[in-house]
Amino acid sequence: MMPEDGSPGLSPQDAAYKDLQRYTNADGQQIYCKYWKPTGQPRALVFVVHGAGEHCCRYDDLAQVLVGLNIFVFAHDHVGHGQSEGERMIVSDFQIYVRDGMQHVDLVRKVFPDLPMFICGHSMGGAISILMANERPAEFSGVILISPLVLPNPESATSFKVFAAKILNHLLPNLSLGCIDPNSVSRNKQEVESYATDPLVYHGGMKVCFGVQLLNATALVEKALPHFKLPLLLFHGTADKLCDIRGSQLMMDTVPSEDKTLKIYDKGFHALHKELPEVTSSVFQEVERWILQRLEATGAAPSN
Ligand SMILES: O=C1CC[C@@H](CCC(=O)N2CCC(COc3ccc(F)cc3Cl)CC2)N1
Repeated sequence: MMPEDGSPGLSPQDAAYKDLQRYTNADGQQIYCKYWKPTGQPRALVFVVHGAGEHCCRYDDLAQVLVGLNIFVFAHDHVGHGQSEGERMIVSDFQIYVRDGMQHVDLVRKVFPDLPMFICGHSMGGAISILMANERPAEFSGVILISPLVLPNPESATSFKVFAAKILNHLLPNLSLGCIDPNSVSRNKQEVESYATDPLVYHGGMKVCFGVQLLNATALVEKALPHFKLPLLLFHGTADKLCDIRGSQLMMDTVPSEDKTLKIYDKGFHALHKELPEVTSSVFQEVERWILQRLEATGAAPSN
């Protein structure tokens, strides 16, 4: 039954959207937003782009580090994820994630027209970030990628499986390709536990139709790399079983950016921002240092 007053309805967790921070995307779906605001006048903006099956509230720790630098941090849950509308971990076209990302960037730009903006993406969110940066390079001062999805993982996407997925997509699009193993997300057992028990995380299997969209994404990303010129900070773990480290190495070798850095974490798993304390503190330190250096370079007002 459509709500009488056309109110934007309830979130997947039955919260009233009128009480949540949100925007309505081009398909009329409610997109849950999150903002981390510094007390003073912000000196820069960071857009955080989450990965497949997870949600933006998992980025509180990273956001707090950035707020400490007087940076305004913003994020949202992609359609089909977390507190946003849409069938769980399904998207009709990967470009929808990029379109919705640009809509949020434009909304925040209206409030802070002159601040340098960085984008920080993890995993599938890294692919979205690369495609956003390629669509509107002038919008961003730099891109930070934590274990980005650039190349499909060689086990989950052998050429036979890719071929099979494309055929299956027309026959059994909702067939499950299997779940993300929580133990492959991190070596940090608390983080594995919090991921595995997080009600806002999608724990179901990855559908064939979603896998095909991810394959589309990696193809678009590879085409985008030769045109990527923005300052780049890449992180990848050598023990990452979810996104192939060779994707980050390919990006590092291919992008024409003059300012590009790849930090490799030996034995690091996938979510380096939620890894063992020494890894995650190093990642946060590097992010902080890298952004501050580039803010000084652009002459952005020093933090008071
Ligand atoms: O903290 C966290 C919790 C979750 C995780 C992020 C997860 C994420 O975004 N991934 C990892 C899995 C990866 C699978 O890839 C494919 C699968 C089938 C296929 F047919 C083609 C591809 Cl490419 C896509 C990207 N990080």
